[in-house]
Amino acid sequence: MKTHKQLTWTDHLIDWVVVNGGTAGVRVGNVNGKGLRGVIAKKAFKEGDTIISIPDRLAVGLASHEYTAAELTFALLRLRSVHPEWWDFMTPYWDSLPREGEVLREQSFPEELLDLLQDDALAAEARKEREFAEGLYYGTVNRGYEQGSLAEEMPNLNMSLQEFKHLSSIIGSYTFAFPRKAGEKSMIRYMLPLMDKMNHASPEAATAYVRRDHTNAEFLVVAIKDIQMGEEVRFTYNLSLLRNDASLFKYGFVQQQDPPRLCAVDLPGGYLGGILEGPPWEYYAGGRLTTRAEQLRLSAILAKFPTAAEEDELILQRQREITGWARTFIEFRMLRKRALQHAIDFLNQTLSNRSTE
Ligand SMILES: C[S@@+](CC[C@H](N)C(=O)[O-])C[C@H]1O[C@@H](n2cnc3c(N)ncnc32)[C@H](O)[C@@H]1O
Repeated sequence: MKTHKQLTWTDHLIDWVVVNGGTAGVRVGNVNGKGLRGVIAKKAFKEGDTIISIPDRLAVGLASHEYTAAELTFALLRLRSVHPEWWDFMTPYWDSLPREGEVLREQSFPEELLDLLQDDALAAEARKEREFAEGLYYGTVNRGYEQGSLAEEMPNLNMSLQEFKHLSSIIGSYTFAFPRKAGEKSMIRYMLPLMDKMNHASPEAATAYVRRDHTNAEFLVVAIKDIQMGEEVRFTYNLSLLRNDASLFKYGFVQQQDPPRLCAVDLPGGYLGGILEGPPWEYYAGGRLTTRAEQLRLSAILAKFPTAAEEDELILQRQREITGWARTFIEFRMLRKRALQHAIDFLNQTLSNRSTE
């Protein structure tokens, strides 16, 4: 029954995109055995072909890319409050967005999930986002300019804190950054119907990229390799997602990786925003971080966890009733520990090779 219902709204969304001047050589459906939904090619595409086009008039421009998801949510709600007829026109898109409980990112992580991280500092990061979103909703955040609570600013919306946080989670994980005008440096976040149903893939596995065509006033999904009919269309959201803490906090998923990658928080001076430079290549012989001190630093992080990766694996195997988000959080800490162990072993090897040279 569920599949049937999903097909109905996805068909409706695609019809609406096409009627309004877009193109969609895709359908939306399940892409793995675990119920993940994504975008699937309805025909074969050659490298360079346009797979989806979304005209500017269907795009929802929010505000600066620098803003938090909660601030962008305020911007969307202001549009809704001021342009009710536009909001109605966009109904097929709003109907395509995930329901409560289907999306999770840092500002809505509940405490029982944060406990599963086994890391107070990381949990505190998520709480900061959550408290900011709550402060914005209640009008208690000092933002350098006057803004009341959501209820004061937009009394006609009558939105609960839970609904606000849910919408904010969607905006945090279903939006794209593009310049407003050709050649402009500053980036705006956009909600893009249909395009936002595409999943993330590492650069090696991605089949498409997204771009904005200012001349034709549209947003495009373009094939970067030949794509078979029935194949999933995926692009690289951003490179910080090579690290599992970024993918968990920003998008609520983790990736099995080989070799496992150190989380951003475990890099020297690392931060959750994620950076591409640094380990593992600086751990190679002669690298700036091929030091005993670095190996000790990583070992100290690993030693602080109350369970080892192997124990986490056993917990998941034995307690099959651990499902959904809790499973993802335990998988995350397991992958994080594996990545730490891998880096420690790698450093050990590099350092012992060096001492025998
Ligand atoms: C922009 S949406 C993509 C469409 C989404 N799968 C849907 O059905 O609505 C981003 C969300 O999709 C999921 N997602 C994206 N890429 C993923 C991946 N490689 N593995 C697992 N989940 C992924 C995450 O839940 C993420 O927050």
